[in-house]
Amino acid sequence: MTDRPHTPVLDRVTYPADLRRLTDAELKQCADELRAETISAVSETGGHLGSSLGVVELTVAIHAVFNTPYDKLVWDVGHQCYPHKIVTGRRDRIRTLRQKDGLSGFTKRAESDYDPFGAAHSSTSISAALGFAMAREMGQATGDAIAVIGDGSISAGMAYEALNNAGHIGRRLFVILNDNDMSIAPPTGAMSSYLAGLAKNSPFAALKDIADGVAAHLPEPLRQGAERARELVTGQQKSATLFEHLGFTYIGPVDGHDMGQLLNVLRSAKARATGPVLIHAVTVKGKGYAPAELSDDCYHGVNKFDVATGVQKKSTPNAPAYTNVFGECLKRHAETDSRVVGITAAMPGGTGLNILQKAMPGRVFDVGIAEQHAVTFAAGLAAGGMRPFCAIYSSFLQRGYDQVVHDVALQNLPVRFMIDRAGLVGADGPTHAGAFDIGFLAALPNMTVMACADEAEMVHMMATATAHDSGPIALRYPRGEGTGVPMPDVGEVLEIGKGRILQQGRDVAILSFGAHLAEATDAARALEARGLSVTIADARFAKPLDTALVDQLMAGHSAVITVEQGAMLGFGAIVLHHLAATGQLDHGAAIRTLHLPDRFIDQASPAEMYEDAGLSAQQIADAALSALGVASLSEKARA
Ligand SMILES: Cc1ncc(C[n+]2csc(CCOP(=O)(O)OP(=O)(O)O)c2C)c(N)n1
Ligand SMILES: CC(=O)[C@@H](O)[C@H](O)COP(=O)(O)O
Ligand SMILES: [Mg+2]
Repeated sequence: MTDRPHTPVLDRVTYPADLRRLTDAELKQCADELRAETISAVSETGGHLGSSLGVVELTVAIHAVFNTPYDKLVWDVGHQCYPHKIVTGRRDRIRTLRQKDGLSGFTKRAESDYDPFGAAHSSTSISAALGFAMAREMGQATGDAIAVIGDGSISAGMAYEALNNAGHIGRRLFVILNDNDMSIAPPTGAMSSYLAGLAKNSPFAALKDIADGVAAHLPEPLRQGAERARELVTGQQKSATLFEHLGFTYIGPVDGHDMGQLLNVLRSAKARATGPVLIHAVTVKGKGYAPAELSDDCYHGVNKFDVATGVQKKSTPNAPAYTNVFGECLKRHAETDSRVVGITAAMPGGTGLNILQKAMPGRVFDVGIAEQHAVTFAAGLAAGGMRPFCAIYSSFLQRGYDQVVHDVALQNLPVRFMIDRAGLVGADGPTHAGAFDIGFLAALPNMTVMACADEAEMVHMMATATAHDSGPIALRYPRGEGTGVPMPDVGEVLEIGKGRILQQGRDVAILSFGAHLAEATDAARALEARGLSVTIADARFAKPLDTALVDQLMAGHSAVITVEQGAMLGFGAIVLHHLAATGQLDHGAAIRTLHLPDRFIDQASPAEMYEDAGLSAQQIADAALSALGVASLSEKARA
C-alpha cells in the first residue's frame, strides 16, 4: 500500500455531474489530483500508466463540458481510461484494475454506463462514435458522440474508413486526436510525420493567447477553428489540413494539458458544431510523472512500482521468454540468410523484433498499427522472393484474417506467421486472449500450423519455418517464460506434420498441442500416482495432423485426451474430424478434447484463467479418469 495522495477536490467527485459543479480553477486542481491518484493506483496494480497520464486534463475537460453518459465518450483502445474510470463512479475499485474479479484495464460496457463502447484493440473509436451519432440522428435517445483516438491508433486503416464515412455523412461528431507523438514504440509512418508537422507549424506559444480568449471571438460557424483564428491574427495563410479535405472542421493543435484552453475549445465546439469536428490535442505521454516522461516507452505498460523512484517490481526470470527466443533465433537466421526479414504492426518490443531491428535496422519493417497491411505486405515480400516473418499477437491477427486467407493462403505464399500471445494472457483479459488462431488458421488450405511445447522446440520450429518455402506456416507460442529446458545451439528442421512421443504408457494417452505440455506432464504424474500408465505425446503440428500418431494412441490406450491453449474448434476438433472420418469414433478408445470453453474469460493470472477454463493439471487428470470411468481426483479428495 502506498501513501494515498491528498485529493480534496477529487474527493468531491464521484460522477461527472460533480465535475460540472466545479469552477474552472477547481477543475484544474481536480486534474492535478486525478493524476496523483492515477499514479498511486497504478503503482499498486501495474497497467497502462503513460497513456492514462497523458489524458488526465482531457478526461476532466470532456466530462465537464459534455453530458456523459447521455453523450457518448468512446476511448480508442481504452488503455488510457483509468482517470476516466476514477471520475465515473469507479474510484473505490480502481486498485483492483486488471486483477481477478476487479476492474477491466479497458473500457467495458458491462462495467459502467460511462463506457458506452468496449475496446482494447485499436482504431475502432471513430466508427463506433459515428454509429452513436447516426443513432441519434435517427431518433434514438442519445446525445453527442465523442471519439478520443491516439496518434498511433489513427495509423490504422479502419480509422480512415471511419473518417472517410464521417466526412461524407457530414453530421455532428467530435473526434479528439490525442497526439503524444508516441505509439507503444516511437510512431512510424508518413501520417505520424504529417501530424508532427501540423503541431510544429502551429506552436502553442502563438496559439495560446488566441485560444484562451478565442471562444468569444471565433467567427461563425466554428469551421475555421483555432488554427484559422491564428491565420486571422497573423495574416498567414495555411493550406487546409487532410482532415478538412475529408470534410471535418479542424481545430488545433491545442495544448492538451492546458485546462483553460481545453475548456474553451470544447465549449466552443460543443456550442457551434454542425458537422464533424476534429480537435487536435497535443499531449505528453506519461505527463506529470518524471520517471514516465523520461523513460523510452513513457511507461506505456508497467508492473507495480515505487512511486518515489519509479522503480518497477520485476520478478527474476526462471527461463527465457518465448518472445526473446524468437527474436534471437530470427536474428541468427537473418545473419546467414539475406532473404529473412521481420514485419511488425507497431509492436517491435512486444514481438521481440526489436532484437533484429537493433542488429540490422533495415531488415525489420514497423508498419504502424496496420495488421491487415502487415499481412499483405508480407505476402508481397514472399512473392518477391523474400522470407518474411510476420510477427503479430494472436488476437491482433484476427484483424488481418481476410488478408491471411486471400493474399497468403490462396496464393500459397511462404509467409511465416509468428503468433505471439497465443493462449490466455492474464491481466489484459479476453480482448487479448489468443484463443482462435488454431481454428482460423488450420481451416485454410495450404496452411501449416505449429505450436511449440517449450523454448527448445521453438528453436527447432524457427529452423523449420525458415526452411519452409512451399507455403505459409504459422508458429504459435504463449506470453511469458519457457520451461527452462536446455537450449540447442542450432535448430533442427522438423519433418512437417510429425509429432513425437515423450513417454510411452499403456492406459491413457495425453496428446498435447503447444505450451500446455507442462500441465499435461503434471497431469500424467498425478495419474501415475493413481497407478495408471500414461503416454505423453506432443503433436507439434495441428496441420497437417500426424494421423499415424493419433491412430497409434487410439489403438494402444483405453482413453486419449487432447490438450491445447485454444478455443474449441481447434486442435481437438481436427483430431475428432480425423477420427470420425476413419471410423475410430465408432468403437475403441474413449476420446476427450480439452480446450477453452465457449465463453470469454475475464482477466486474472494465466493460471487462474486456465483453471477457470478447466485446463489445470488436476482438471486434465480428472478428465482422463472420467474418460476411463474412474472416480476423479477431486471427487476422491471430496470423499
Ligand atoms: C489492433 C491493435 N493492434 C495493436 C495493439 C497494441 N497497442 C495497444 S496501444 C498501442 C499504441 C497506441 O498508440 P496511441 O494510439 O498513440 O496511444 P498512446 O498509448 O500513445 O496514448 C498499440 C500498438 C492494439 N491494442 N490493437
Ligand atoms: C494496450 C495493448 O494492447 C498493449 O499495450 C498490450 O497490453 C500489450 O500487451 P503485452 O504486455 O502482452 O505486450
Ligand atoms: Mg500516442
